[in-house]
Amino acid sequence: MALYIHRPLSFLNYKIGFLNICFKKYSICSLLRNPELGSEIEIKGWIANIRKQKHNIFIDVKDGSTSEQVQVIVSSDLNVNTKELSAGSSIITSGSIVKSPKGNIEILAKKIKLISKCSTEEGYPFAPRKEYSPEYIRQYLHLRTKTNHFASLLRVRNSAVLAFHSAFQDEGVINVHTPILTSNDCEGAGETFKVIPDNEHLLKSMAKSGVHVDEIFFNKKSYLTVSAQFHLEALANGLGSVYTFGPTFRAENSKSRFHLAEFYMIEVEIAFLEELKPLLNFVERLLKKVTNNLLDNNISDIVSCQGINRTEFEWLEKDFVILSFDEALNILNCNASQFKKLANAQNGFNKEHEIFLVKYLGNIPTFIIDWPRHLKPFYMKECKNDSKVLAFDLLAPDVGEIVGGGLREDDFQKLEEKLPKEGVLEWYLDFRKFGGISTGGFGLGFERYLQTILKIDNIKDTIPFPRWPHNCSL
Ligand SMILES: NC(=O)C[C@H](N)C(=O)O
Repeated sequence: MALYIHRPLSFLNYKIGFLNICFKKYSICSLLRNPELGSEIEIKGWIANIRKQKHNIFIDVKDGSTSEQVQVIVSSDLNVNTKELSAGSSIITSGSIVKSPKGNIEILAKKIKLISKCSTEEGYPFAPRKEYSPEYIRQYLHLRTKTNHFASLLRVRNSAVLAFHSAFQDEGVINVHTPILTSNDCEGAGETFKVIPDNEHLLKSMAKSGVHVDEIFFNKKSYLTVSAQFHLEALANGLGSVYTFGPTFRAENSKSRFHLAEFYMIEVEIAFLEELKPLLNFVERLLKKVTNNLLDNNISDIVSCQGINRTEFEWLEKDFVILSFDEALNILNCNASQFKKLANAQNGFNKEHEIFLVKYLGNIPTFIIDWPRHLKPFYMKECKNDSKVLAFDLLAPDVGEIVGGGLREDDFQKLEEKLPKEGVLEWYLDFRKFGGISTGGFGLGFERYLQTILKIDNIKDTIPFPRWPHNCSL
């Protein structure tokens, strides 16, 4: 079955690794990739390290464009006020491009200008060349890009965004924007953040109508989105396969290393989909393509970020495992002594079970399919012969669930019966009346994907400004 039409978009057909990090005219990244020996260059950046010797000063400069630094040699004849120059200070330096006896590209300075001093007296938290724990660095969210580790992470994150977009365009899936303000709790888990205007004047004038404050602005309760799925389904019924990539909010009272209150989710709805297998194939293809792209184009940042290299990615060469819920439960029960809490068909699996299963199966990403109906939301399509639904979770090594999805119920009668009475969703039935098609889709947690491939212990270290319970001050 030909599921996807190839719709090439020329503007996305670039070489991702090159374009995304070499955007500055005079960046260290472009200098090191294409050094024109003897020519003049100006670099703006920060001092990573400085060594003052009798005749020369050696300054390692970084500028955010790459994990690499460039050494600037300042001879004593230049008469630079060295007192002002310290690690962390921002500078503009110009000079000529030279090659050291060891073959490194360096700059022989003609001019050094201090932009702004990094004041250690004011309590700058990072000393040069010192390693800090993620917990320590996380205390200074606003200064985290000063550390090589976190700057590398954000460059990989940037490339991963582009790689996902590029992979979807290759598959002919169309990018759409879905609303952040919604009136539905798609997952039905009661983890929504309610939205009301914080404008006393407006509230007072609207209150005259006697409407409850929760419904005063939109005439019904409104929330920050927990999933764009319903909107994607609507759009797929006319546009074909679609995806969105945006902020998603869940008021889960968890401070665990796997949860964020605000995260980015890639959500996809594939049109004219009758079976689960092509959807699983799509997810596997997508993850392998994006990860290979990152390994090809961002390996130095991947290594600098977490010290891992290609050997950690053996799973790229293997087929993902597919296991039914019952088979997975059986494995867990046979290994019951390993767990604090036993798995059961009533409550499903917890994080400990998920991580165990992937390890048990050789650290290969594992699809769990055919879930008991009561463990999944109302919109999942029922299997023909039993009490299961055609839903799946994808479990990743050391992280557990990173993708969740399934086929959507397209039997009008069944859907009408199952539709939650709270937050009426008549429009969700509507497009099934007018030439409705069968679709299936999924949500992929972008930060959990980064956590998996970069082996990051705590998800809070995959996003610039993480939000979790009691933490939204910066
Ligand atoms: N976890 C999710 O957001 C799942 C998603 N709504 C889906 O089944 O496509």
